[in-house]
Amino acid sequence: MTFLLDEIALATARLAEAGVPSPRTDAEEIAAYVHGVRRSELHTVKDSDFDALFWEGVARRESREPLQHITGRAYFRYLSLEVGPGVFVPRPETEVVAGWAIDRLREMDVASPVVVDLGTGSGAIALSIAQEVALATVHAVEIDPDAYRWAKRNIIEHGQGRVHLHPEDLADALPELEGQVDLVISNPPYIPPGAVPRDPEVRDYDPRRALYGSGSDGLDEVRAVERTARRLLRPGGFVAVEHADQQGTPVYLIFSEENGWRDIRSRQDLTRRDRFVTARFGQE
Ligand SMILES: C[S@@+](CC[C@H](N)C(=O)[O-])C[C@H]1O[C@@H](n2cnc3c(N)ncnc32)[C@H](O)[C@@H]1O
Repeated sequence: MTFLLDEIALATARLAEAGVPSPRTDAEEIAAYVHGVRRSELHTVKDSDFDALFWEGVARRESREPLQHITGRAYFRYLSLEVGPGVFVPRPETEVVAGWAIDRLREMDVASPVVVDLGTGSGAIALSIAQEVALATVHAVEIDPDAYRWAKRNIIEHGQGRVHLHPEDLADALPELEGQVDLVISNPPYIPPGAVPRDPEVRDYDPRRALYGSGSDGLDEVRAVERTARRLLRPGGFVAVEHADQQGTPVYLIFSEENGWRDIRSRQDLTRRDRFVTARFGQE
């Protein structure tokens, strides 16, 4: 055990040197992964049989490959999802957006709410809603074939038969559900084309289609989400759309009263930065 602790300390120093933001946590996560235990169970590991595998994982993390690609898992709310190359790694800030939607769905006087997740990626939002809102039916839309395959795997594992995946463009998705949906949620691509993310984990590993929005401000997909939500929601239905912290005002302005929106609100993440806009459509 002392041996493993020494290895973790050495790996932590190497990861810190490479600029990895949470070097100790990541070294422990890699050790836990190669030994097939949880991080909190590392003290039960008695030997270091998986040395080569451990150092291979550390080297990959040193080159700033995302931890989640190395372990093949990402945690989102109460879920452990399969992720890897070709799919966006779900983020903590999106957990707050999903949480807002889950709270609204639980308050709603609707026995079996119908929900749409536009640009589902790994399926993180759609699957959390299905897990946390009993009887909800969720339609998850994803245009990218690689992301679609990851979503499908996660939906088979966690979807409880209540998450339906559609290989469609969010701009014209689900015509069969027009006017029938209780809540539309989306974390679409929104980074403006010229703004290159600083973190190598994002810049070099997240799929471009998941990151970069269309149009000079990167907000064409948010505009498409607004139009699709207007088409799909029943009167009184809710929308929630995530955006970058600098985009609070422009995204707020995309949802106008002239187009039937009310209760339009800019909302913040746990660090109090503008992160998502919510609104209700029409009168119940
Ligand atoms: C930022 S990622 C979010 C993934 C997931 N919802 C999450 O929060 O982790 C955006 C997702 O939207 C998908 N996407 C981009 N443009 C799309 C479009 N026009 N129609 C459907 N999906 C789209 C991307 O492939 C990607 O999976």
